[in-house]
Amino acid sequence: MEKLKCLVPESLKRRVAESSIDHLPSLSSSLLQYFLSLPQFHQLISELAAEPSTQAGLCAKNKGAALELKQKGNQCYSSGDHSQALRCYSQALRLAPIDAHDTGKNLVATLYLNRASLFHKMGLPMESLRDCSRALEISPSYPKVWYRRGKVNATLGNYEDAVHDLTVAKNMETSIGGKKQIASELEILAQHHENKSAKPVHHSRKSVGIPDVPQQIKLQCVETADKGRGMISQFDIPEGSLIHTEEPYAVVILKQYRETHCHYCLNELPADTVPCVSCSLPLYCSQHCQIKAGGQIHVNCSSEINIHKKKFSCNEEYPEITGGSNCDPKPAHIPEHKHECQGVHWPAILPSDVVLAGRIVVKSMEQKGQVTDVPNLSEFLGLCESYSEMTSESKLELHIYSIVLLFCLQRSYSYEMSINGNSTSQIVILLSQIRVNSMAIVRMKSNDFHDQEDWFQKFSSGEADVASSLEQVRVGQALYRAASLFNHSCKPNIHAYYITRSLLLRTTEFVAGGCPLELSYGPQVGQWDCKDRLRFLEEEYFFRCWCRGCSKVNASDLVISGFCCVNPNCSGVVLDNLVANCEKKKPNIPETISNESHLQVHESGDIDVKKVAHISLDQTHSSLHIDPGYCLKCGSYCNLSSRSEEVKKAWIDLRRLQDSVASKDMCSTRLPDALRSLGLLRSTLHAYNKGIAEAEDIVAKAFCLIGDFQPARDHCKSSIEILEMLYGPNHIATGNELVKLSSIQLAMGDSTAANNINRASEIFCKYYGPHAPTIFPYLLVLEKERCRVIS
Ligand SMILES: C[S@@+](CC[C@H](N)C(=O)[O-])C[C@H]1O[C@@H](n2cnc3c(N)ncnc32)[C@H](O)[C@@H]1O
Repeated sequence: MEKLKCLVPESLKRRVAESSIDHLPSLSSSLLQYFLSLPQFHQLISELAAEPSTQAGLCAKNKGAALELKQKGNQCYSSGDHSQALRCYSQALRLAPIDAHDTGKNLVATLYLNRASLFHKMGLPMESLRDCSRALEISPSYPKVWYRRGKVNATLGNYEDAVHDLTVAKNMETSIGGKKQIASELEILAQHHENKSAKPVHHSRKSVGIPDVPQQIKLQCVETADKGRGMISQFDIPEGSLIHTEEPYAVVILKQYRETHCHYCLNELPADTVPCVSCSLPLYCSQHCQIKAGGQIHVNCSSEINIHKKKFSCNEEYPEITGGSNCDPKPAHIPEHKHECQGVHWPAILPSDVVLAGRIVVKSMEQKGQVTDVPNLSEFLGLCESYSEMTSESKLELHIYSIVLLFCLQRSYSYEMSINGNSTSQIVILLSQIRVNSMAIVRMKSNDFHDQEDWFQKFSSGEADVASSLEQVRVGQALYRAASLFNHSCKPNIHAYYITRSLLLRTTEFVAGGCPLELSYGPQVGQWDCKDRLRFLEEEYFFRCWCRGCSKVNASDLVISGFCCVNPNCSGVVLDNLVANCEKKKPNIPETISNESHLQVHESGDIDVKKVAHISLDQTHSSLHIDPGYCLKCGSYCNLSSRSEEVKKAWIDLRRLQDSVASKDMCSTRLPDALRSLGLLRSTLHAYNKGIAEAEDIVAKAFCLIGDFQPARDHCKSSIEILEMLYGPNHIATGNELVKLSSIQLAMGDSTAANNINRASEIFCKYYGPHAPTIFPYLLVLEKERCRVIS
């Protein structure tokens, strides 16, 4: 793509740089003409969109490679290298064409059988059972699979199923010896069953739905003076209420999670992954997800398509959003991987947002029942766009990707699709809409402890870490049409989370009727200082934020990266140049913009503003002297450049300690060095500087690792004190730290853990409602341990 960018002549680049949305059709047409004249462009397209029929693509099935992997898997199985055998079988399944045969048997069915036998041997009967059923769906008359499933069902205590499967296996078996052997196994099974009436184990995994107490919450889309459209509630909404749920219009998994998460529901993959039937790229957690995603030659979901023509308009009642219900009562299901399947390269190579755009284009065309013209997407989707605000570089990229994507879609989806200035400009607009409207789907970084009975013992002996169970990672990118209408606030009053692909929005405080409902697009007060938040929002979303966090001086923004006063008796804060300049700009906000008084219910931090900055909020900001290097409270001067140097040096030791904790390899000087550095931070930075909270957290983890829980608890408490000040006491960030603190307390047998567990549970409930234990199964581990320790 970089090559193509360099080839664009300067005159066209200039037109792109100066272009606005109105210039798009003619500009796109000129760029299209130019690229069509370039042999390099045609070369790129033929590489990206290999002919499906030739099966030449990077992601195509490959029988030879699958057979080799099967062979290797069998060898590893025989030599007892089970994990390598599992890798080989799973990879072979990914590559094996569905209709390929090996020694008279369907290759895919054989691979499922081999993997089922391996799972059985590894003590994973549920995985084995599922693989047997998959093999039987492909080859129902495969006696070895019936036999294996019978044995697995016997292991699981599913007596009747076991008898059924073994009987089928016996009837299918051709050799007399084989029949006899199965008959004797059936006899043993019957005797065993008489002696012990085993409890059957359920076949399916526990599925997680989205039940919640339905509430009649009416939301409205309104036009605002400064933020475009936005959502408000018509009536008062209590804290912790579910206000909106929605299925995505389209989703794409991020590249780094392709091997670890299901390409449809984005949950972590189980060991028995299910590949796409027609290409070797996607992996699914189940056949259900595989079928929903499409990519199967035989799948035809057109009858399920539910055309959704409603365009959102402002100031009308928002009929599709009611708490506890889905925004689209009959979500249209259009297989999203189907059109990009069968071995083509482009979905594996193009950036995620471009692949997402491809999915949106195809879905919108199918919904409109047309395969020749790209619909008017800005009208159809009704989303805001950001083209004119983008940098010249980003605009050029958008144009190139739009043209490339259209050619890829034409090759792999519809040869009749017309590609011209109009259609390419539609894709440019779509990509700019995706930029400011798509949402990141997150998952917990690790749920390792989930099934481990001895998890808490591992934590107590320093083998396991709580932090990884509280960290979230972005696994996917999705477009939710209705949720795109919620604006941002750095002090949000709603919170977004995901169950599989479904988005849920919940209030995190009481919201009075008529008030805006706003979530955080990333940065929040307490997380970043104001200048960093503003920069992020301007770069990513192209607006200057005037939310209640960015338009009013607040304690958090003053102290989060502040230094302490040189006067040891003064609790004031000293700001550096960048922070001071940003804070200075906060005063004199026009009433219409800063008027968010309804949102200022829990401004507990404001009391501390007086303490740390010695200002009265009644005063106008023009009387507040914010000068870099001078204490806001007593006016003492301090040399910030030498202090910054000391802080930088201190962080070298703390980062070393952090690395040692991560690698669980602590040399004897690490901790004393880091403790000295923490002392230096405490004497240099303001007491509520976020850096100190981070350092305290690192030190607490290090003490946990060496099993010294008392100092671990004290450092964890110090970290919480700072976070409570920065975010407020009932923020999810405080909840996360409370989980760590109560884990340490339980490891010490300290009964005060109970209060912290209760507090953490209340916070998690506010943010996640009844889904809290689903999203953080660690809460259940804590609860269990609490019952054991404090009984
Ligand atoms: C996901 S959309 C939100 C809905 C949008 N206001 C609309 O009319 O469609 C994101 C865009 O809304 C605007 N926006 C969101 N929050 C804002 C805020 N706090 N202040 C100003 N503009 C905001 C920005 O233009 C941003 O790029």
